[in-house]
Parts: sequence; C-alpha cells; structure tokens
Amino acid sequence: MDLAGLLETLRDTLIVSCQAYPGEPMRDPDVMSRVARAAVIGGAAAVRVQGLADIRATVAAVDVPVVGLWKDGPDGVFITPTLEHARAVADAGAQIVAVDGTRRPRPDGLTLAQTVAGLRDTHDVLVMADCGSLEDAVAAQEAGADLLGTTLAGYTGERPRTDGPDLDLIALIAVTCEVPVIAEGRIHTPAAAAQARRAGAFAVCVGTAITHPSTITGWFVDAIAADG
Ligand SMILES: CC(=O)N[C@H](C=O)[C@@H](O)[C@H](O)[C@H](O)COP(=O)(O)O
Repeated sequence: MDLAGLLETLRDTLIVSCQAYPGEPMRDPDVMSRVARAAVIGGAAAVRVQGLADIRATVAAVDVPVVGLWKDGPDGVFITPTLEHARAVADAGAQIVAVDGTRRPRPDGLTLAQTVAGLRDTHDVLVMADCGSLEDAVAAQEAGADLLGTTLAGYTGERPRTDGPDLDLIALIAVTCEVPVIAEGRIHTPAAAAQARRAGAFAVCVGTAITHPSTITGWFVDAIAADG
C-alpha cells in the first residue's frame, strides 16, 4: 500500500498507544507487543509504540500500522527529538514516525522541516508531528508533516492542561490546517473519544485509559475513597 492509502486507512479510527514507563512492571517489549495485539483484537486500526525494542516486537506481532516514537530524555524536546532518532524508529519497522512537532529548538540543531525532509530522503514513512498548540500545528504542516497530533497540548506551556482532551485545539487545528489532525492526550472515556472526532479529528489516539492499568486502578481507588 502506498503512503496515501496508509493514511486513508486511519480515517475515523481508533489508534491505541501502548506504553509502559521506565521502572514499571509492564516495561517489556514482549508484554507491550501483547498489549498491542489485545488492542488490535478490540478494533484498533493502528498502535502507537515507544522505543526501538517495543517497535520491533510489535511490528512482528500485529498486522496494523505501527506509529513509532523514541522518547529520549525526561522533558523538553524528547519525543523522537532528532533525525537520527527518527531514522532509527523507521529502521525498527514503524510505518508512521511520530516526532516532536513543536517549534522548540531540537537537540541536533535541525528544523522540523529538515528533519521531515531528511527522514523522507531515506525512508518511505508517514510523519506524525506531536504538537502542543495551533502555532505548532501550522508550522508542522508547513514543515511537511503528514499528520498533526495534539499529543503535547497541555505539556509545553502553550495550552492549559485540560482534564479531558483539548477539544478547542482539535477544532482549531481541524479548521485551520489541511493536514489531518490526530486527537491525542487525556482522552479517558469512549464519550470523550467521540467528542474528539466530532471536533474534527481524523483519528483518535488513546493511551492511558486503555493500556496503563496502574493509572486506571488509581482512578477507581480515588473514586471509592472520595465517596467514603
Ligand atoms: C505527553 C506525552 O509524553 N505523551 C506520550 C506520547 O507518546 C504518552 O505518554 C501518552 O500516553 C500518549 O500521548 C497518549 O495520551 P494519553 O495517555 O493521555 O491517552
């Protein structure tokens, strides 16, 4: 399938982000690839996976596209921060490479446009720009990104950290940009996922609420405690 066809398969679908964080019990490529398989059985049209080992294991385990990223560092520009990281993610088998899509300086000194072009020179992949604001999204579209994610809304200081998805930002990007927007970040219920789609999202990406049991458990524990 060509890249335009691949993009089209994501329209009006759910992407499930399968990530475990450093030190957590589920931080293991085999475990994460199994979580991804379980999400695909549930209907995920694609999965989003962090780290080269997890990407390799998941690409071998599922028959849907893998959105790959490589988180390096605790803050700042840490989602697939450089061209070298992006190429490694593509080498690991991801058909879609998610990169930091903010306007912040990148550690390798390249612009986002240079990163996208450099990746396209060597790999036949789609590029998802993880953005934190409308200004990021406009710049990422200009830089050549194929998909604009709201992944970093509420994490870069440009948007408030809303309890649920940043529906206003999803709608703003959808009306302003031609490149499809992926709603991602704090989508915690099926109703919120539907709202995000209605706001203009091309596809919806959910992580924590599906694949992070410790957080989900905490929600239930807190609800019981608050009621007591
Ligand atoms: C901000 C950041 O680092 N986001 C990360 C990006 O890959 C992940 O930690 C999130 O789980 C993912 O974006 C899905 O979002 P949520 O887990 O809220 O459904």
